[in-house]
Amino acid sequence: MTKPCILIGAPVQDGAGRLGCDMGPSAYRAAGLREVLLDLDIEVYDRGNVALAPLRPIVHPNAAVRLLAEYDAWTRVLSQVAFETGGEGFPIFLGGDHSLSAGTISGMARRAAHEGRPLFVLWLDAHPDFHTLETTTSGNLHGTPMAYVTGQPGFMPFLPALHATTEPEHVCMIGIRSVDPAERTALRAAGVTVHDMRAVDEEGLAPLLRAFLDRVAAVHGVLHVSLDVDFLDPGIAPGVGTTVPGGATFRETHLAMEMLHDSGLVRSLDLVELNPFLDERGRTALLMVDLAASLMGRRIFDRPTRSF
Ligand SMILES: NC(=[NH2+])NCCC[C@H](N)C(=O)O
Ligand SMILES: [Mn+2]
Ligand SMILES: [Mn+2]
Repeated sequence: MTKPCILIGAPVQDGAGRLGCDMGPSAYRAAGLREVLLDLDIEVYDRGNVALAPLRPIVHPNAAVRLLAEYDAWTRVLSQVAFETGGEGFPIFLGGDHSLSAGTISGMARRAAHEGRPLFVLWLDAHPDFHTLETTTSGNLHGTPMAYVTGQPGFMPFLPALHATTEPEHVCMIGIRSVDPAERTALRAAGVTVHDMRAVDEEGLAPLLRAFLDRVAAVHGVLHVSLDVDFLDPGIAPGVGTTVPGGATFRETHLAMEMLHDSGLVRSLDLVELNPFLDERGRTALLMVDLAASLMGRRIFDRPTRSF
């Protein structure tokens, strides 16, 4: 990995149902993210935290929707930051709740389009976050970013127009185990690849991921990875507001990160939904930092000597 790594704090908490994700970027810094990357001989630039753009008043007919003006403003600023930093190095977005991915993915899609390459997204999450502004019943907008970036209906004119839409066929979701009825219907209709936890149990995470990486490589695509803390089992990652039992294990997730590194296809990463207020002495933050290290090239042995 020769590209410099650019750390961007995205202290977004307006999309989540409870407060605390705004402390995520600080927790990753305290957990030593910069230092583990430097240990891997990666150049690291910490750009600090992104500030919220000015709000424009927005009203939506779905009365459940909360903090839409904030969502719009974060999406605008993060999309621009992703587009720019995606051209300079490997951005790691330190969340912040998952609504931030509306900005990071739309910005990376614009960056990829600029380079004439298709963007693919690997979505590691217990949830598909595929609600539209009309279908959300919780009104928590961290449940909507994937629908927005893939161009599902009803986001205009409430959110920024997309420079480039991410093809639903270029999205692979793994770890899914909490889906609302409207999301189920919309995911199927859109043609998103969804590997739920049953698929992970029956087929194994590595073969599912390998098949997706082969698809990305076959068309010379670039890959954005969005890692939600609740992808992991709550037993190892308690620092999140939306825990769902039966998540991915420590080894499964490290293996996925190692495979992603070896693929050479990944060019940007979201670390989302960490809520340090709910964490236990930083253990979730530390685990996420270790996973990021695996994705950026930390390994136990070089491959030819991994067993001897
Ligand atoms: N990024 C997340 N943690 N999303 C959880 C969303 C949960 C639920 N589907 C909702 O819309 O409220
Ligand atoms: Mn999520
Ligand atoms: Mn989730």
